[in-house]
Amino acid sequence: MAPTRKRSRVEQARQYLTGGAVFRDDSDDELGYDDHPWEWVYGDDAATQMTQNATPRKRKAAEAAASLGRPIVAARMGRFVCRLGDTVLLKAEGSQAWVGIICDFFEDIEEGEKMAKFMWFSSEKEIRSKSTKRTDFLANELYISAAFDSNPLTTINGTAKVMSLGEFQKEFPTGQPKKNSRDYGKVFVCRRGCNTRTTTYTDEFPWEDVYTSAADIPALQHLVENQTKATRKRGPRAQKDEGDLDEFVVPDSDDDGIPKTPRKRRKLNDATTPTSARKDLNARKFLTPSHKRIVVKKALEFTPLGTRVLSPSVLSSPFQMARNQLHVSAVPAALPCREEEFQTVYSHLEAAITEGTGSCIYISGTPGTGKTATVREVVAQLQTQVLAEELDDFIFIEINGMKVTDPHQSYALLWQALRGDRVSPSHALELLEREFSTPSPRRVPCVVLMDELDQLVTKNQSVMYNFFNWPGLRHSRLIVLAVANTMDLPERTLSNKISSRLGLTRITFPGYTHDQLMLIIQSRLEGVPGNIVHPDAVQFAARKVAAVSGDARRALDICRRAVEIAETEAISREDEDAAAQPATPSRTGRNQGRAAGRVLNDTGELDAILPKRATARKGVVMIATIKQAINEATSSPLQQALRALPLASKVFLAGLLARIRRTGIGEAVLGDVVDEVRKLGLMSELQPVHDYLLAGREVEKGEHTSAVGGALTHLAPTLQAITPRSKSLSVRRDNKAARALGLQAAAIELAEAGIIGVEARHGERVGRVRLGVADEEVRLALGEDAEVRGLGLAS
Ligand SMILES: Nc1ncnc2c1ncn2[C@@H]1O[C@H](COP(=O)(O)OP(=O)(O)OP(=O)(O)O)[C@@H](O)[C@H]1O
Repeated sequence: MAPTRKRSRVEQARQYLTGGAVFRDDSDDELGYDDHPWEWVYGDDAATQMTQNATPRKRKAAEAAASLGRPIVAARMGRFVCRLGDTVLLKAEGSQAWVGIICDFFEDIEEGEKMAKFMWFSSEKEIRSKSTKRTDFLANELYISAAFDSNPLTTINGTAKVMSLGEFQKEFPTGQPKKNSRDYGKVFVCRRGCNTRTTTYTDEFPWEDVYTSAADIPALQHLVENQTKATRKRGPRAQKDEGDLDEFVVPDSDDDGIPKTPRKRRKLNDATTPTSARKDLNARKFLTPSHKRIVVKKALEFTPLGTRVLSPSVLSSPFQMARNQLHVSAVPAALPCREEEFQTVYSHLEAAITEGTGSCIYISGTPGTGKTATVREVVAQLQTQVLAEELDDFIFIEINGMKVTDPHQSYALLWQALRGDRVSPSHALELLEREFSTPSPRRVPCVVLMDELDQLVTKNQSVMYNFFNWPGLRHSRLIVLAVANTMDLPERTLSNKISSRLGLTRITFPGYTHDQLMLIIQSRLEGVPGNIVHPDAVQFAARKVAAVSGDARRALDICRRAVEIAETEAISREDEDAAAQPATPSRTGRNQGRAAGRVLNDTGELDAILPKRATARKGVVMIATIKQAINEATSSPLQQALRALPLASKVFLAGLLARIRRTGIGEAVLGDVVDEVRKLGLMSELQPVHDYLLAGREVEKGEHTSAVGGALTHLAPTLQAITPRSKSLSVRRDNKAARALGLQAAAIELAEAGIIGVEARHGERVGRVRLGVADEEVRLALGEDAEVRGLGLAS
């Protein structure tokens, strides 16, 4: 939306600086109050065309002749003319304005808009670094920057006067133009250039010495660039410092006996979350998968004295360490097997931030394939680069579809991240629309991670559309990382036409193979003393998971549970030993060891609990331990309940999962689930399913079988509660079919058990169903169930 040019009379001449832009209400009638179209003024005919008295016809003819290969030297709107090299005010959101020098005029063919390229001035407000910015700024001082940007001519709001402090004082001895003068609110002092991102300034200069006309622009740019520090250029000092840095390298050691897949030496990154990345900068060394070094200065260190302080990790038991490191909420030091994906996301984001452009990356992949972990890691590393002053600052916000109660809340969250204000979702939407469609040349880029996107889509597609669309708007500088489980969610929900117009960059995360899962588990176990997880056990767990889903979360969960089992065994074995030898002096030591974790001998190896009898191997995770952990996972109360479901409920779940997989949306209309069940039934070769569906069809035709009919009569009142109020034909038909197949009864039973949620929203005609448990749980329980095998429940 181009800014409107009409201003109310209430906006009376005021000027001050705010939020980086000059805040001014101008009473000025320089552009007039009528919206004339902008016209080009060409080279040689400029004089003719600018003649105020020339008739529109004459002007048009002159323009047509001039347009044949002649350069545009000025633009006119009604009586207002601005030329190349002029300093102008640009209207931004609200009453703000930016000041820039016109460097070029051109036509944006795609948008059909007349445009100008500007070299920007920055105000003091725009300089974010509080610690290094100058404090001697004047109320109307601007700094010339080497930043350029293009905007439509419609955003030009008048001329600005820029001068040196000396000239300003000469011309306005009272310190500002008179309130009723034409210059009021339009005169600025410029005595330095500045790079607002690095907060570095040029030496002081008299403005008139460095700039008089368009011909001076290249030299002025050169001056600013030369005398200020560019963000991405590393000075000799930074390179020197790099030599002093420590490197943390994960040794490829084999001392724990676990054979490891050979891999490159990799520097450890101890970044945890993006926030902690900001705090914990000391002695860090980062290396991106492309082997780009990210350098942060090392903190001063004191020479250690004679006392040796044990870190808590040394004191805690190996089991404890293994459990912690295998926990899915632990942030791993590295993400093996995701180097390529990391690199793609990293370079995309880095380029978008540096160039100040918007961008949208659509990341899809089945659960547990490291999508979220990879994106967070990329952002953490980019934030470290910002702190090292090697990358422009950016705002980061995470919006999780599972965590917002209403998708529209995403608007409010985004606005809050951008501006810090809490507003209602509808107000936020308005503000965002305006923000992204009006110029604000140096807006800090904003990176949004939209996780669990599938959940944001279910209720209102406009949310997803907006978040995909905004990055493409000229002024948004919005970088959206949309993460979902389904590959073609945009096409399914937004139509092919819209989604292809959006030009999303797509990255797909494939499920992990068993080799990759092994590597992931091993990397999580790095640094855990004692061989408490046998290599065969790691391989077995990896194979089991890879055969079903390639889900790292699942592999880690199984291994963690196995470590817990082994730990319990180790403790009970200790107790047995202790009971067998009540008088041995070492007993106290062992008990103490148990209290403090485990006993470590002088060399730091696990002493008390490592199996001494090769046969028992208690206290070590073996294949049998993994089997036990898997069994436990599959014999949880939920798993048992799922397996004990009646056939109708199992078939219903198969239909629901099929529907969810087909649409990529986490919920489905009851009638659609019925359709899926029918399709599955047709394809199924299982006799029970055939019989079941046959019985249902007979009921549909009116030939009530006693079992289904009886159940329906019994459940009628409950059915009323969850079925739509509408009497529309199709809905009635769907419900009839659902009832006939016994699926509504199944739905009620499942809803009562909390396995699904059923909802008939106010004002909506159809009942909606969604899974109340993880779909993985359903697949795990029913994937190999003889009654419904082949109905697509296996992963
Ligand atoms: N390559 C890897 N190396 C180490 N840990 C990994 C790797 N990939 C995934 N993980 C771990 O697996 C767990 C799940 O990963 P993550 O949340 O990134 O998956 P996701 O693809 O976003 O899943 P979902 O779609 O369910 O959100 C996390 O604990 C993560 O640290």
